[in-house]
Amino acid sequence: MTLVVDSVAVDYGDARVVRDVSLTLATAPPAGPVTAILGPSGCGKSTLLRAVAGLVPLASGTIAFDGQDLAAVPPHRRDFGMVFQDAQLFPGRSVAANIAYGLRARRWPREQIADRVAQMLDLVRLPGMARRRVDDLSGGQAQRVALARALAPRPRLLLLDEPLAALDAHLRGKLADDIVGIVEATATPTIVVTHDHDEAATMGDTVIVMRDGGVVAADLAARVWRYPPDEWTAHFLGWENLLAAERIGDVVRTELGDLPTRQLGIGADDPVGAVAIRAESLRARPVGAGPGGTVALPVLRVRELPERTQVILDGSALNTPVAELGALADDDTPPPRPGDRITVRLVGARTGIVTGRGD
Ligand SMILES: Nc1ncnc2c1ncn2[C@@H]1O[C@H](COP(=O)(O)OP(=O)(O)OP(=O)(O)O)[C@@H](O)[C@H]1O
Repeated sequence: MTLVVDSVAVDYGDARVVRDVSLTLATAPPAGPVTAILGPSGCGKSTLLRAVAGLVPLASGTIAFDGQDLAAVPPHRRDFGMVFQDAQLFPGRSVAANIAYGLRARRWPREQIADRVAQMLDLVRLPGMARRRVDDLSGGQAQRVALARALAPRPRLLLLDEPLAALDAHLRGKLADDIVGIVEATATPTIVVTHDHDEAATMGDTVIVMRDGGVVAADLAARVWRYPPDEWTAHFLGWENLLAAERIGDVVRTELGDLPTRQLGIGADDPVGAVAIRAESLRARPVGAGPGGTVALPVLRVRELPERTQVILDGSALNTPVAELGALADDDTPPPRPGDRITVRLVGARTGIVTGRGD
């Protein structure tokens, strides 16, 4: 499948909430079936999804599916399935009646509907639930029924709008994994909207990052994570530390140490604006307590996490775009306290490369 979004804008009244978005989504390898649209609340990602579904009009631009312009195709003729944040099942009806809805509308024969409903219930791991009233379901079960309802008519494209947002944290990871398994098993091209970068990482083969109505990054997930285009995107993707960086021969030099370009996976001509580093990759030690980094920084706060001690350091002495730096304390040194001076050194290879300086 190929979905081409070309120069699309969407307005709500006077407000432009999607601005000049152009994207080509294809599910042929190396891309997988799932595209995650990721962005902070209010950036327009749900509106873009609704535009693809035909639920909001375009102010300008076109959307085409497998070469067909969708402008004149009403939502119910697009053959797209949709799942919303709050399942939106038909109340007072059974699970089976909900799943059968799209099949009845398409006038499937009764026996085929019964078979398909049973198949869908197995797929979403709710076997034997056909006769339950949907009003009695848990949030997670309701989302599974909504997914079964959307998939039953074999849609050409599945659109999921924050499908996990209303669920308890412990259910989210499991359902995210199950959704991926289900769309892969049914080979259904899928677009999922989320504000959570962990969810986007779990589900998306391709990731699109949106900000203020526009697209700031669109690539295979591993590339978006490793090479955020600017500092805003790096922070939004969870890279808490950004260090100014300079390429010198075959190393990238930061104030906390050198990183071989080989380790960073960048080519000779790739731009390097900053290095993005998680707290796990910075180890903090009191000054004088064994091998440390070259720069001593004051401790602002200490967080006792279940497995490690995290320190927040004042980074203002560094040429870093962020004022604070997160690092993990070495376990074999005395626990740091606010006000201590501490040195940090780079460990581990999981760094990101910010390809531009952005804002
Ligand atoms: N029906 C509507 N009428 C007017 N404004 C709307 C409507 N729906 C959304 N908006 C506004 O449009 C902007 C984009 O909303 P949208 O729901 O697309 O964002 P989002 O990125 O999906 O965020 P969220 O996750 O909070 O829904 C927001 O400022 C929102 O308040």
